[in-house]
Order: sequence, then structure tokens, then C-alpha cells
Amino acid sequence: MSDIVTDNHNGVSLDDRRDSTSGDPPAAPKPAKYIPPHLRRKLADEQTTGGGGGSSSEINRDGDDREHRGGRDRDRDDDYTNGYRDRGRDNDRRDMGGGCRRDNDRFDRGRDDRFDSHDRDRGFDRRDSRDRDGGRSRGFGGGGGYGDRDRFDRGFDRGGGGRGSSRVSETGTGWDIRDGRRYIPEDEAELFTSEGKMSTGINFDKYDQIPCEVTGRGAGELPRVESFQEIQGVDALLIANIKRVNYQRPTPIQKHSIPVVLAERDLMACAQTGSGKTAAFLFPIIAEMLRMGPPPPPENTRYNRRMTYPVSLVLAPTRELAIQIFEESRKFTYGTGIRAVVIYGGADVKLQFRELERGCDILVATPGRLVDLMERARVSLAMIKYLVFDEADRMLDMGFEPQIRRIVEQEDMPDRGRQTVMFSATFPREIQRLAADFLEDYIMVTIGRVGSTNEFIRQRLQYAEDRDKQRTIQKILEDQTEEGLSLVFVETKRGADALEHYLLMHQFPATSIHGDRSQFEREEALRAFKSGDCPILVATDVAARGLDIPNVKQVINYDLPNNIDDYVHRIGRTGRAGNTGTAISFVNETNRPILRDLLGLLEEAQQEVPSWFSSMVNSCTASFSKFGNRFGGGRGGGRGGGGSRFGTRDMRNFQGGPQGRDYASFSSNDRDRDRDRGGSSSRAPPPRGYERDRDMDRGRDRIDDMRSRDRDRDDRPRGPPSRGVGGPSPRQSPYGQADDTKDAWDD
Ligand SMILES: Nc1ncnc2c1ncn2[C@@H]1O[C@H](COP(=O)(O)OP(=O)(O)OP(=O)(O)O)[C@@H](O)[C@H]1O
Repeated sequence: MSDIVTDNHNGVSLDDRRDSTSGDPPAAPKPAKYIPPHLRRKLADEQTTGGGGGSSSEINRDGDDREHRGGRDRDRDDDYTNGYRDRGRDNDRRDMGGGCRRDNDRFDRGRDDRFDSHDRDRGFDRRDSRDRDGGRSRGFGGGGGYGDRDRFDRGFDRGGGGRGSSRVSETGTGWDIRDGRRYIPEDEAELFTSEGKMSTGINFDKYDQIPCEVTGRGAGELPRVESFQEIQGVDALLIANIKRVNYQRPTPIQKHSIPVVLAERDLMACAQTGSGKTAAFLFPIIAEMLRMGPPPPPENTRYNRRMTYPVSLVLAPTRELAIQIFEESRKFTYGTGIRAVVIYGGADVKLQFRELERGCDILVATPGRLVDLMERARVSLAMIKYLVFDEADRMLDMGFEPQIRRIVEQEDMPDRGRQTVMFSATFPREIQRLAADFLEDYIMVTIGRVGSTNEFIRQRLQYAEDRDKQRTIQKILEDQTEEGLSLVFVETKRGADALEHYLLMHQFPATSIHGDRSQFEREEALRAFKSGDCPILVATDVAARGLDIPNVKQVINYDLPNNIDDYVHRIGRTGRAGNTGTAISFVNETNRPILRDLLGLLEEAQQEVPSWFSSMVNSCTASFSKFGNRFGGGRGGGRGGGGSRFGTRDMRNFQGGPQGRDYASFSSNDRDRDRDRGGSSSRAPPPRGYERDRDMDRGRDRIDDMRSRDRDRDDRPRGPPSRGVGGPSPRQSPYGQADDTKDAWDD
């Protein structure tokens, strides 16, 4: 196929043009003819039947169209000769001259050098990684079942760039001319700036020691990837971007998830905080988008210029997380022509309209704003091929389930041919139920125990009555010797304002982020925190999930959350990408709902458990132990005791459901690839016991809801009032010995 691409249709092949650049702009002004993916097969057929000339002329005709067109398109080209776009183009030229871009060059014949002898030994063949024919040329050597794909079956690539497909694709991918859009190259230096970038820590290699489990039909046959470069069929542009972000090798969640998505399977993936889940879904999705090329314009509909048809949709619970995923998408799609857009509430909707109108292939959205724009007929989900739920449990927690169900089930999103993936560090049971509705015959990848914390975070407890907390945090911040950022979590918005004020009054450079602050203020607070201008950020749970901020050295739970999953996510803002960090939690009797789970979590992570805390847990939780883990278990996680009972695993394996016959389990420990016994490819029926669990969970949800209903929207004080003057000093626990009188639960 590459022969066809580089065939000389007008005297200058793309190879010639790019190889001859060596940093200089191409000498020949006459454009080389890019053959859109959808025409290549046709051209190949015609060439083999002696009709190559015809095709050639067809391509030339396209080229002539371009040369002779006037009006709007000509204006478009003129745009590229000045200002910002000119700068972007210079970047492109510079890139083409050497460095990454040389590697990156789509038609660089030296690209196979990437497949070193090691790769060859491992049985990876040296096929053209840019083979856009898809079809049967893919695979991991060992056979991951990739070879049966045919993009033509899936309706992609028949129309190439859609409207405007007669234009020449500058990136060579066809995405940059999808929908007749104008391609505006990103500024590489700005995008890949090392400022504020997370570097991997000393523990990065330890991720490989964490046990993993892969379950689901055919789990044992899925390969795992050891390096990004060895994956066949991945576009060199994407590999170059992986180099730019300086990812040397995949993390375990990436090793196991990437092949699942590439194999067109639905996926539920769970791995510890900061272990690289974002790239675990972005990388394979973008790889697939590049391989498939842009889809044709929607059929049987009058094309609505103002309507956007993204191919991938990433849903995230909070605005800041959506922005972060969008920024990552921009990096991974750099130079590919694929356009990512982010939409979220609280921001100017007109600006978001404009961004969408410039073209949108990957849409990152918060559910509320997405529904809003769908109602305004600005976004259609009719062409969604990849659907990602990041931190899906948090979306449910925030009450977004109706919006999510509407987006997935009641609008125009295709049910067939769609791939759905869910990622989180915690997977309470209600999210596994949602998965049963949205995911089809999915693979579940679990790295470590679901909902566990990593051992790089040193977890400490500090007994503090509510009335003593301000003094306690002041002392901690004063005693802090290590440089770095401190993230302080509080329960309510009012509490955030109050603590920020207190800290500022005591000369601590603090800022805050919560739901009552304007979007501008939220983004500004994050910027000041990341840059170190305000190294103390007081936050509600809006900052608990997903945020990846380098140099956060300590997380302080000024108010502990009500459930252990939130605790896991909060402390996961430190100790990321193999770095170390500290989490300090203020504890007192009002934290009863989480105490037992917290004890189990600390023991599991081999953290020091102060004896006063063990006593307190026994004392505070004894009287309601008869309710089992009513409040424990992280919204249904069923923890309540520690050890191996912790966590929610693949429900299909636990409920005596179909898995006994149909589902396989692959674990990094036993590597038993023979356990897959075949199985149906239809949606998994609800496991036995599902209805009963649902009822139990509904009850539990109601209780949790009552306790945590919109902690970020509701300023009601939580828990009993603090004791009067004369209580224990801030740094002293009353639990020197077990106190059996403190066991009443006054819910
Ligand atoms: N293969 C890799 N090599 C080096 N760094 C990586 C790799 N993958 C991800 N990272 C970096 O690790 C950090 C954490 O990644 P990411 O934010 O995706 O974690 P996460 O698992 O989604 O965390 P959370 O559960 O908190 O959302 C990021 O700074 C990311 O750039």
C-alpha cells in the first residue's frame, strides 16, 4: 500500500518532497498528490487491472481543482502565508528537517529501524506501520485477533475527508481536511513545554510489580505490549508524540488496556491513581482513528454545517478534569490533523460553538454541557465510534446518571459498532451495573486491588477535633520542610472559603477552588497553584479526581470524606507517576462512616496504624457493626474488613453468573492462558444476585446520598458539633486506650 501512496502521480512524490527537505521548504511549489485513504484501494485495484492511468487522472483532477480553484479555498491558502498559521507552518518545516519529525515522517523509509532485533526476535514483523489498509495486516505477531478487521465494514473511510475532500491533506492523514476544515497546526513548543510537566519518580519501575488481572471472554489471548513502538499499525505521528511527551515505556494499565481497545473490545479498567490511565485510553483510540482515517459525512441526513460529528467522546465528571484530558489529547494528536475540543459548564458557550465549528473529532465533555449542546443541535453523536467514561463512578456520585443515560441511550449515538471504555481507580458496584448496560462483552483489567492506594504515598493520621483543625493545619504547614505543593481537602464550599481566609490571615500563600467560584476563578486558582505562586490550594472534591499536578508533595484531608473511594482519589493527587508523597488526614469521631475502611486500607498499604486509631475504630464502629458495612465499602464496594475481601472486582466472576462457562480470567501471577472456554459474544446477562444487590445498593446509595448529597453544593455542617472548650489538645487523641463509651452511632 505504501507503494501506492508514494507513487508519483504528478512528478513529485511525497517521499521525494519530504526527503529532500532537510529542513528547507520543498523546492517545488507544485503540490504532491496525497491519495486519501478511501481512494487507495480503488487505485490499487485499478493499477492491478491496468487502469492506473485513470485513477491517476482522477487524483490529478483533484489536484487541478485545487490549483485552479479561486474564492474561498484560495483565501484559505493565503491564510497560511501569514501570522499564526505561517508560524505553525514554519514549525512543520522545522520538524521536517530533523529530530522527531524525521522519525515522524510518514514516508520516511528508515522508519523500520524502530523495530530492532529485539522486536524481531519477539516475533513482531516489520510491516509498514502506516498501512492504512487495515484489513489483515495487523497483529502482535502472536496473534491478537486483529487481523480480521475491515474498516470498510464499519462504514468508515468511504468518504475520506467528506466535504472538501478534494483538498490536499497536509498531515497525510486526511483528518486535517475532514469536513472541509481549515488546518491550523499547533505550536509544538507551547504544547510540549517542560514547564509544569510531571517527571517520573524513582518508583516508576515498581508499577510493574503490582499484580494485574484481566478477565472476560478471550482475556487469556490478548497480548500485552511492552513498548509503544512495537505495536503494529500505529501511526508514526503518534509514536513521535509519545516521544515528545517522553514516555519511555507503557505503565501496566497501558500495557494491558491498549491491546484490548485495539482488538475492538469494550473495556473496564481499574488502576491506582497516577498510573497513566489517560494515555491508556487516548493512545489506542487515536491510533485507531489514524489507522481508519476520517469517516465519510453522515449518510441520509442533510448535512448541517453547524452540527459537529465527533468520532470519539470522552466524558469526565469535572471541568478541570475535562480540560486536562483535552490538553493531553492535544499532545497525542499533534501534527495528525485530528482535532480535540473540550466543552464544559461555566464557560462561554459561544466560544465553545466556535471551537466546534472549526472541527471536532475528539470531544471531551462534562455531561451537563454536552446535553445542553445536543439540545441546541450543535453536537450529534451519530458518528461516535469510541466512548470513554473517565471517573464514571464520580459522575454517578454527582447525580449525572440521567444525563449519561440520555447521552448514551436516548440520543443518536450508535449502539452497534461503538466501543465503550470505562476507567477509574475505584469501581463501586453501581458503576459495574452501569457497565452491564453500556458495555458489551467487555474485558476487565485490574491493576492491583480495585480501590487500593499505592505504597508511594505515605499515609498519616492526625487526631483533630473540628475546633482544633485550624491550629493543627497551621502547625503542619509551619513545620513543613520539604518544598512542594500542598493540597488541602475540605468538605464544603463555605469551609473552603473559611480555611483559605484563615491561612491568608496567617500569611500562608493559599488559594481555593470549589463549585461556588466562577470558572475563571477556578482556572486561575489552579494556575496559581501549579505555578507555585500559591503553593497551598484549599479544595472541595471538585479537585479530588484525576487532576495531575506535578510537585504536589502533600495532601491534607482537613475533613475526611464519607467514603473510602473519595479518600483514595484525594490522596492520589500526590505520589503520581512513581513519585513519592504524603497524605495527612485529620480524624475524629465524626468520621465514623469511613473509619473501618480507612483502617483496612492503611493495613493493606502497609502503612503505620497508630494504636489510638485502632482503638478508636473499635470503639466508634462496634455498635453498628451489626449493619455490616452499611457505611463502609465505598458506595457499595463491600470492603468492611480489610485483607482480600477488600474491593469490588469483576462482578461477572463473583456472582455465579455466566462467567463459569464463558469468562476467562488472566492474572499476571498465574498467566494461565487456557482458562478461556469460549463464550458468547452477546451482551453479558445480569449476573445472578444482581437484582438483590441492586436493591441493597439502592438502600446504601440512599444513605450515602443523604450523607454526601452534593457536598460541593451544600454548605451544611457535617457531623455533631465539636466539643466545648476543655477537650483534648489538637495533637492528642482521647483514645490512648479503647473507650467503650464512645460507641453510640447517632445517625
Ligand atoms: N508511560 C508513561 N511514562 C511516563 N509517564 C507517564 C506514562 N503514562 C502516564 N504518565 C504520566 O503519569 C502521570 C499520571 O497519569 P494520569 O493522569 O493518566 O494518571 P491516572 O491513572 O489517570 O490518575 P488518576 O486516577 O488520578 O486519574 C501523568 O503526568 C502522565 O503524563
